[in-house]
Amino acid sequence: MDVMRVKNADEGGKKAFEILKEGIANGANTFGLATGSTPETMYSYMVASDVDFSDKVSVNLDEYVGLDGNDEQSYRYFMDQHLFNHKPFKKTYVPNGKATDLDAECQRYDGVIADNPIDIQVLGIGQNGHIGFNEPGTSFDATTHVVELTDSTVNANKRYFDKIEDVPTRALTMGIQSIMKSKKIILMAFGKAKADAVKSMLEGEVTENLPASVLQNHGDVVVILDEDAASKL
Ligand SMILES: N[C@@H]1[C@@H](O)[C@H](O)[C@@H](COP(=O)(O)O)O[C@@H]1O
Repeated sequence: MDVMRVKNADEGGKKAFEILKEGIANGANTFGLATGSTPETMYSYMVASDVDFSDKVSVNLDEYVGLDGNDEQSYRYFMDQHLFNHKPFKKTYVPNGKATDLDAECQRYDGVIADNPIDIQVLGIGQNGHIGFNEPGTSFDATTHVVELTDSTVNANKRYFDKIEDVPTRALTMGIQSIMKSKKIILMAFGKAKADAVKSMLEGEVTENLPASVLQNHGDVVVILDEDAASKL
């Protein structure tokens, strides 16, 4: 994995955006996108740029079960607010958290991914090493599935909600197998809370107990770290 150290999240977002631009110049058309605070600076650079995404496609990683796309805590809403309302794409896909048949929704989303092979996948990382919402213990062969979120993840994400009881405990997520099929992957991590997960991802064994460690098996990964996230390497 190619590790890039930056001063802060702003510089990291700028670097990630430059890699996206280079990808577009080389024909990248479909982008796997992530939510969370980590990619926010990259989205700001995308929005502020003159790059036209109106012929591009995005396929998001995950969505909370039970939240409608108009719900301010949903990942669809996050993406609309941070990116799509400002930079229209040809087509944007996010799993449907309100689907009545969740198994059917997982299958539908696998079809979306198969029809739209991802050129560049953007990832953050959870404090427990999760990618998307693939929690520790998830099979590396997993495709889109429903997950029960761990206490660690619910706790980390509660800052977006009024109270912890409001944080959904289930989510739909793209599986690790699909993430690994992306041609190129950019993973960003900022802040001290990510330092342990980053160390295990880069220096630990490849194990389903630390989902991001699977990226050691991918041939084209750029990891962008600020000083705090890189502090334990
Ligand atoms: N499903 C998302 C992940 O895609 C994200 O990487 C993680 C870290 O979030 P943050 O970037 O806010 O630290 O949070 C959530 O669990």
